[in-house]
Amino acid sequence: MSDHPSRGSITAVILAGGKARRMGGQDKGLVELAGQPLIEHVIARIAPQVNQILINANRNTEQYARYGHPVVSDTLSDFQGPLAGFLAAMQQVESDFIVTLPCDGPCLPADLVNRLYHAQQAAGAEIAVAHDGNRMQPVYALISTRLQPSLEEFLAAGERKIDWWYRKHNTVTADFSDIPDTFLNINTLEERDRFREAGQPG
Ligand SMILES: Nc1nc2c(ncn2[C@@H]2O[C@H](COP(=O)(O)OP(=O)(O)OP(=O)(O)O)[C@@H](O)[C@H]2O)c(=O)[nH]1
Ligand SMILES: [Mg+2]
Repeated sequence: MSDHPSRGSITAVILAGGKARRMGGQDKGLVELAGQPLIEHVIARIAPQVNQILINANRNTEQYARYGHPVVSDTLSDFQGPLAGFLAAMQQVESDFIVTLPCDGPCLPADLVNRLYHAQQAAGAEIAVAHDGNRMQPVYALISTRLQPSLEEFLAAGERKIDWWYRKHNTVTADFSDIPDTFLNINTLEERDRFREAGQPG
C-alpha cells in the first residue's frame, strides 16, 4: 500500500456486516464474482488508496481474517445497519478519518479516497460523502473519527438513518458524476450473474 504523508491518517473500512436478505442471507462479501469473493475485488481496488484497511464483518470472521487485515464486528447486536459498522470501526482505529465502503461494490472509484479527502479539506468538513450525479452514495464516505461520541449518542437514541446523522454535521459531497457506474453494487444473485455477462462497467 502506498503512503500518503501529506494527508491525515485514513483507515478504509470495508462494510461486510449486513444480512444480505436479497441474497438469501448469504455472506455477501464471500459470494464469488469472476472467480473471486466480492471482498477480494474491493480490497484490490482500495488497498492502493490507503495505509490501513479494516474489515467489518459479523459472520465468518476467520475467513475474512485470511486477508491479513483486522476484522471487527459490530458492538451493537442484531444487525442495526451500516452506522453500527461505522461505530465498530471508529472504536477500533486511531486514524484521523475512516473511509467507508461496501463489500458489494466491486468497481469502486480508483480515486475514491482522493476525491473524498479533497472535498473534505476544501470545506473543512467533518464528513465528505460521494455523489454520483443523481444521488448521494451514503456508504461511501470520509468521516472524522472525532465524531465517534456523536455517533454513539445517535445510535443509543435508537436512530439508524445514515442521512440523518450526516445532517447533524458539517457534511459535504464529493463529485463522482463522471463515473456513476463505479457505485454499482450487487445485491442479488441475478445482479451478480448479469454483471458477469456484461463484463465490468466503467
Ligand atoms: N456492520 C454492518 N453493516 C451493515 C449492516 N447492514 C448493512 N450493512 C452494510 O451496508 C452496506 C450496504 O447494505 P446493503 O447492500 O443493503 O446490504 P445488506 O443489508 O447486507 O443487504 P440486504 O439485506 O439485501 O439489504 C453493505 O456493505 C452491508 O454489509 C449491519 O447491520 N451492520
Ligand atoms: Mg448493496
